[in-house]
Amino acid sequence: MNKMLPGVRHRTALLGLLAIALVGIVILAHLRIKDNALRNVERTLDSRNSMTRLYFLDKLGKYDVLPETLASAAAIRATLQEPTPARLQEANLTLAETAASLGADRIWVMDLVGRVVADSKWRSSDAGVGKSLAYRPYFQDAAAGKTGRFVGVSVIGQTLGYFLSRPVVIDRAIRGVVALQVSWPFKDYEALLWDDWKVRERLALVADPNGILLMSGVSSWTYKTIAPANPERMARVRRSRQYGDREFLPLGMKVGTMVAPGMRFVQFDALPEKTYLQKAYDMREIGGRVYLHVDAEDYRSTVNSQTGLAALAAAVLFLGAWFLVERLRLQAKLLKAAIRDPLTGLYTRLYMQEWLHDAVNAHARHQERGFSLLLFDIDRFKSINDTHGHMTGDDVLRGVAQLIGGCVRTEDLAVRFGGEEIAVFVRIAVREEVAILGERIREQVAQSGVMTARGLIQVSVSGGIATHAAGETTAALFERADRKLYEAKRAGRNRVFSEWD
Ligand SMILES: Nc1nc2c(ncn2[C@@H]2O[C@H](COP(=O)(O)OP(=O)(O)OP(=O)(O)O)[C@@H](O)[C@H]2O)c(=O)[nH]1
Repeated sequence: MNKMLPGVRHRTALLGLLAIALVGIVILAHLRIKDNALRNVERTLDSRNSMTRLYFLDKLGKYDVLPETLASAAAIRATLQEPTPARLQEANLTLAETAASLGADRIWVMDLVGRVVADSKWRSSDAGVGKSLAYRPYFQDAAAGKTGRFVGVSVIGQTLGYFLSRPVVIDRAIRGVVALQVSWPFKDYEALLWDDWKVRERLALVADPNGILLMSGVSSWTYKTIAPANPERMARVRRSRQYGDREFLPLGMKVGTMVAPGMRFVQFDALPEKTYLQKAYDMREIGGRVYLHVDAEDYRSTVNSQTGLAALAAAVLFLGAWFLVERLRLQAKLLKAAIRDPLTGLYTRLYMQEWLHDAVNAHARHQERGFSLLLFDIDRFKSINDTHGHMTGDDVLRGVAQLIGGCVRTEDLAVRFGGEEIAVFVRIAVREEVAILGERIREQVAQSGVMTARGLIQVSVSGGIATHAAGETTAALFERADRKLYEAKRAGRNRVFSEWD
């Protein structure tokens, strides 16, 4: 009946464990939420990167085979072999026609030392013929037999563009380089970045492989470096005069924690109110790097609100568990009050009825499950109350109850039956044995007395014993035991009578 009691006694420990477990779960949930939110951010950035890549592929793809085609054009090969004025003129015309029909800024041919020999803009004021571009990476790539791809600022026209180059091979030897520059897709893309800049939630920066910014939503950032630049590399860039006399200062970007491979928090001095999540992508199509950003606020608020929800769910769970434990505790308390007498600690009549119900049924089914009732009553208890007061009477009652309770085994039952009456049920059906037990209890009480606040008080009990007959009602059993108790009182008290005496 009181099985719940031990668990409830440990309720504080249980709730503590639950709280620790819930805190652990919330922390795990938080990490998971962060992970998911980061993956979402990364997906967004990756898809924007794919769009950027597609944009440039679409705009620049059509130029891909052009240098190769020009490298095999008779006019250009002839010029490189023997640059007569007529051949140069023809080469210039071929380049100008091709550039005009395909929307290229400029197409030109260089000899093996990087000097421009023919130029689609041969007629204009910024014609490049005679200039040496040997230090330009696209020249060096093509002179080494590769395709040169490069994004940067043209030395001749000072415009940002895409440079594409191929070697001109004559009789298995490289004899020169054909290169072209296209700028218009960059102007269009820059317009898109400016739209982004107005929104400010997402920011894209385009840099060359040295980390020098070529395009962004903030025009003052152009030609600044993304990070404090490597001095050696910057010296090389300056020597090459790839960007004229421009200074390369860092744009003022604070780098925060790395949250995933390639992704980190950053903050720009020019935008102090915002923190961004940044991911960098190599953009081989344009030979540079693209840095994409999203406002970290969205990510943070998603993580915070979802973690908040998880914490709320955990708190609700904890409160639910707390209420449940409190209810169980209350139930256990009520149960204890219902089955244990508060003064003596003996079982109550309520519990006795349940015990008797089981015992009577068991005896009806099994002959060997007999039991007996020993009914005790404190002798002259009224006079103890009258002489020493009710409180001392209570002490005596408690003391006698303890003495009697101490004489029976745990499978037996000691019950406070009435005011100062105590009923003891024992699983003994052998008359002599019950009589011995009854006598032992009487003797124990009479000999020890009870220690109270008023000193040791001598006390005695009288008892009546009846052994249960299978099928007999409990009322009949009590009546028989009570009759014997009455006889014991009449016979002078401090004695225990059985039916067979
Ligand atoms: N102190 C105290 N007294 C109680 C309690 N319950 C019953 N009593 C008292 O116990 C006394 C019982 O008195 P009686 O039934 O007259 O019998 P007795 O004085 O014990 O005399 P005999 O039984 O004839 O030996 C009454 O005065 C009750 O008030 C209790 O819980 N505490």
